[in-house]
Amino acid sequence: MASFIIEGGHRLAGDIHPQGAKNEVLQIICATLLTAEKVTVHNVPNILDVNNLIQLMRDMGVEVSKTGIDTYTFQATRIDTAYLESEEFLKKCSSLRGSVMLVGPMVARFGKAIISKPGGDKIGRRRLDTHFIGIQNLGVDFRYNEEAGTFEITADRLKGTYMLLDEASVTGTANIVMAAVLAEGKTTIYNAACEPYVQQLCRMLNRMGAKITGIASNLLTIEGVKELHGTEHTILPDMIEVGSFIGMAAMTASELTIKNVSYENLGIIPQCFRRLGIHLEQQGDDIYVPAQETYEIESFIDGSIMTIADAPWPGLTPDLLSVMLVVATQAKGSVLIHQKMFESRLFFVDKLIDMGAQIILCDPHRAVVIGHNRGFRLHGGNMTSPDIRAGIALLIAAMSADGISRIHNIEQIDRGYQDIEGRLNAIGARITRI
Ligand SMILES: CC(=O)N[C@H]1[C@@H](OP(=O)(O)OP(=O)(O)OC[C@H]2O[C@@H](n3ccc(=O)[nH]c3=O)[C@H](O)[C@@H]2O)O[C@H](CO)[C@@H](O)[C@@H]1O
Ligand SMILES: C=C(OP(=O)(O)O)C(=O)O
Repeated sequence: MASFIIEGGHRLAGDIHPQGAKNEVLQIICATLLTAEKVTVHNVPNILDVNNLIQLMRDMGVEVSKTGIDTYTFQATRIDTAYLESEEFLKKCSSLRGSVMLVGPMVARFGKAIISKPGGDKIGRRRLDTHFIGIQNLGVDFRYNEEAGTFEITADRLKGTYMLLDEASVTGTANIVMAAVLAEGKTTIYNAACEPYVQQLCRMLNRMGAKITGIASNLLTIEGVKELHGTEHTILPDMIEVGSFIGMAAMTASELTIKNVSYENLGIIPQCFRRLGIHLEQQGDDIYVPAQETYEIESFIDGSIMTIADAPWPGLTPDLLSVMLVVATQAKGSVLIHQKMFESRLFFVDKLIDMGAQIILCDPHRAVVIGHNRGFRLHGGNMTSPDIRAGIALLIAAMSADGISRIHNIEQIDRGYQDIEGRLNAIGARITRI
């Protein structure tokens, strides 16, 4: 397990470029299985989760070439079906949340899929009912093999239908869409997730010959087609990274320009940081954050204490609440952070409390942060990163703290943030990997 040693208290200055979006690229790579032709993907981030999925694709028999610094081509002419039953494949699936999205394309194109319980962050229960019930609606035979811990899905043919999802699951919607594009007839998915990740997937599928309407809404209609062909696709900037950098700038009182953020795809994110009192300006497609000695959390119009809560898109993504919570510790005023989706994502506040933050963890979903307007600074700590977003939040805390901090288990951060210490050190941070 690698660690970061962080010397806190240094201001950052300059420009930073967000990487391609982790949660989009995982969908896009899986979708390349839907055609025998070549698919070229640009702006692929060099992060652990993506590299693991690319390796998994290679192992499955997909021809993968790296043709540019962040460009890959994928060609799934055929798949090694025997490999899909091997222990090695199942083990690799279980280390990666994104592997669950192999099911939709595999069953649509090859009539068969088998995966083990996918990995990803341990942030509470992460059920897959939406995925499997949705794909079952299209006429597949679904079995959970309790002994082997595997999900086995087979289908002679898929048939379009109407379905109302029990929740707007992001990867669940992607999976069902990828199965439905090659089903016979019309599929209607109501209560579909509509994050930019899903929108981008649908747009790419349409360029491959799929017929999807309702993109960006929660009602998707898909007219099945017989086959799809190759295309090119560019991954959007990672909105979670953009938000992480906004939080980092505020917390370290730094002047930072976040370049080429694709502002129109950030939804409510800038607005939520503004509610924490952070000034940020849209400059073309960049976000400029001025150095701020102080920022004050707004109250609601009736004077009551601010709540920041997650909600399915276009609500606030749950993946930024850990960062917002950390940022609030140095603000003036108080805020209730309400993480509605995940049950175990707020436990990392114990580490912030050890560093001197004033936080009351009310229950697994809610924490009240009492900002002390930089009245006293956080002090360095020794901590372990429990999940990807707590990891980046702890890194931000350490960068603003007095003294030296150590963060262990930084593989959690590497899952989603490309060369984070290299990029942050280039603008003034002092982070060493050991
Ligand atoms: C690889 C990937 O893309 N991961 C993202 C994806 O995970 P993933 O697709 O696994 O997450 P889901 O959208 O399925 O749901 C996440 C959690 O929220 C709950 N839930 C979901 C929808 C809803 O309307 N109400 C509700 O409570 C679910 O029960 C689940 O516990 O979406 C999550 C929610 O944005 C993000 O945190 C993850 O970073
Ligand atoms: C929870 C996340 O990732 P995953 O779904 O891959 O665990 C995340 O990106 O914040």
